[in-house]
Amino acid sequence: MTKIIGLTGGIGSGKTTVANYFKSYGIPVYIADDEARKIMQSADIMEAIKDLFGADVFENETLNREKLAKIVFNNPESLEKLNGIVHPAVKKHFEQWLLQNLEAPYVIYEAAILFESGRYKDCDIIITVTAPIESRIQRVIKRDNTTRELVLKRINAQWTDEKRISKSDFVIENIAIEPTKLEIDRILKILKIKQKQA
Ligand SMILES: CC(C)(COP(=O)(O)OP(=O)(O)OC[C@H]1O[C@@H](n2cnc3c(N)ncnc32)[C@H](O)[C@@H]1O)[C@@H](O)C(=O)NCCC(=O)NCCS
Ligand SMILES: Nc1ncnc2c1ncn2[C@@H]1O[C@H](COP(=O)(O)OP(=O)(O)OP(=O)(O)O)[C@@H](O)[C@H]1O
Repeated sequence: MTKIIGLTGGIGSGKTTVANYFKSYGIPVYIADDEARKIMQSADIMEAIKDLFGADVFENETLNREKLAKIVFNNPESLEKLNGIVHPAVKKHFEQWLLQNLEAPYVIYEAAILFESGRYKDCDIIITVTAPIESRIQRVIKRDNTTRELVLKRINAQWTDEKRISKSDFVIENIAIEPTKLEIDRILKILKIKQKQA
């Protein structure tokens, strides 16, 4: 039976970088952020967002994610409501995706809010990626051309590393990329993943 590896970590810790390295071993990877972005373009989700947050968060029928982010990351209740719309749809989509990957011994489900959303309960193994907060902030500012304040707002909406680590099977400290790859190789060995999966 296919085992689900939950891969999590705070914003900017390097989850996607780590996920891509696992993928290079042929392990199927589901990136929840990316899939959620696509799912949020469906008519029913857009309608539900419009009902909750008003037409102002749309421009020419396209969701203005920056505007919505400003609302939800400044108001935990609004974030909870948005999560309530998006998370069940992502869960359903992942379950469909999983059905198409049942031949793989392992798949990876990558999500920043694996614990917060409760999805960790579906995982057989949990890996948390960590990095010092300041590195994470600087990485995201550089990657997204955003501000320190906005990154901190997202960090504040997420669990702390301590909490994540306490519920994880493995922790990857992603400071420099080469030691990170060695750590992933070590985990692959423990999980007995030596060869490319089908
Ligand atoms: C508020 C939104 C529109 C902002 O979009 P934006 O393109 O700026 O960010 P993106 O979705 O790419 O997320 C970037 C990072 O923000 C953080 N983040 C995103 N959603 C959440 C959340 N619900 N709680 C805490 N942190 C979050 C994560 O670290 C994530 O990796 C978007 O994040 C959203 O719809 N979030 C709620 C749904 C969700 O949880 N999606 C994530 C995976 S299911
Ligand atoms: N060890 C590292 N050293 C320097 N830069 C890194 C390292 N790991 C990742 N990065 C860079 O930091 C940025 C954030 O990494 P990545 O996108 O993998 O993080 P993430 O945890 O998936 O973030 P998010 O939660 O926002 O999705 C990227 O631009 C990535 O190239």
